[in-house]
Amino acid sequence: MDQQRLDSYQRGTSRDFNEHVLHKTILVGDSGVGKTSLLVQFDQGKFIPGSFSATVGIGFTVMLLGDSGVGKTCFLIQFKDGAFLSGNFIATVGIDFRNKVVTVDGVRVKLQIWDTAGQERFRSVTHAYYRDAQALLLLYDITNKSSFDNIRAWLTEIHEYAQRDVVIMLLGNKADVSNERVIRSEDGETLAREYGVPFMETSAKTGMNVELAFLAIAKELKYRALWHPDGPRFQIRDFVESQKKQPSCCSFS
Ligand SMILES: Nc1nc2c(ncn2[C@@H]2O[C@H](COP(=O)(O)OP(=O)(O)OP(=O)(O)O)[C@@H](O)[C@H]2O)c(=O)[nH]1
Repeated sequence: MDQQRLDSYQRGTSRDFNEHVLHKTILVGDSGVGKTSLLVQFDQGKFIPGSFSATVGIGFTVMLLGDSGVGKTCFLIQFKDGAFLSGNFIATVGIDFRNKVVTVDGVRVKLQIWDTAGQERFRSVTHAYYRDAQALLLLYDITNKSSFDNIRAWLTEIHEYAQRDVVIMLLGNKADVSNERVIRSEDGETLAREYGVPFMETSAKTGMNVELAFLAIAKELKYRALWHPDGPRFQIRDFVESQKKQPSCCSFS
C-alpha cells in the first residue's frame, strides 16, 4: 500500500469494508464557526490558517465505477492533482474520496468524487453508495476486453441501485496505449449509443479528456440544479461530441 493510501486507510476515509461499518457525519453550524477546518484537520491532519472561504452553494457527488485496474484512481488523481500514479498497481480498498471545487460558467461548484474499489468482493459495500451519487463515470480499459464486456453488468447494477435520473458517462481509458488496444473506439461509441449515454476515450496518463469528462458532468449537474424555463439549454451528449475531437479542449473557468 503506498503512503497516500495508507494514510487515507488509517484516517478511515478508505475503510476495510469487510467490517460492514457505514456511517455519515454531517457538520452543521453558522458560517465561519470552523466546520471546514474541522474536516480538513480530520482528513489531512493539519490546520490551514487564514484559509476561510465560504463553502460553495452547490455541490455534487460523482462516483467512479468499473472493473479493478481500469484506472479509476489514476483518473481521479490526474483530475485532482494533474499527476499520473505510475508504478505498482495498488487496488482500492472499499471506497475513497476527494473534493475539488471548480468554476463552471462563473458558478463555483464543489465536486465530491468517490473512487470505488472495482474488485468483486467490495461490490455489496459500494452498492450502498450508488443512490447518493448524482453522476457516475463508468470506465473500461481499451486494452482489456473483459473490462469492456463487463460494462453491461455494471449498467445493470447501476439501474438497480442508483437514482433513476443519475447522469452516466462511459469512458474508454488508457487510450495512450494504442499498441495494446483490443477495443475499438467505434465499439465504445456503439455501446454508449445503445444505452443513451455520452462516451469518450480518455487517458489518465496523458490527461486526455480527463478534464472534459468532469467539466461535462459538472455542466450537466449545474444545468439541472439551476434550471430555468427561459435559460439556455444544455445537452451533455452534444457538448461531449462537440468538444472531444478538438485537439485542446475546454477547461473550467
Ligand atoms: N498507460 C496507462 N496506464 C494507466 C492509465 N490509467 C491507469 N493506468 C495504470 O493502470 C493500473 C491500475 O490503475 P488504478 O487507477 O489503480 O485502477 P483502479 O481502476 O482504480 O483499480 P481498483 O482500485 O482495483 O478498482 C496502474 O498500474 C496505473 O498506473 C492510463 O490512462 N494509461
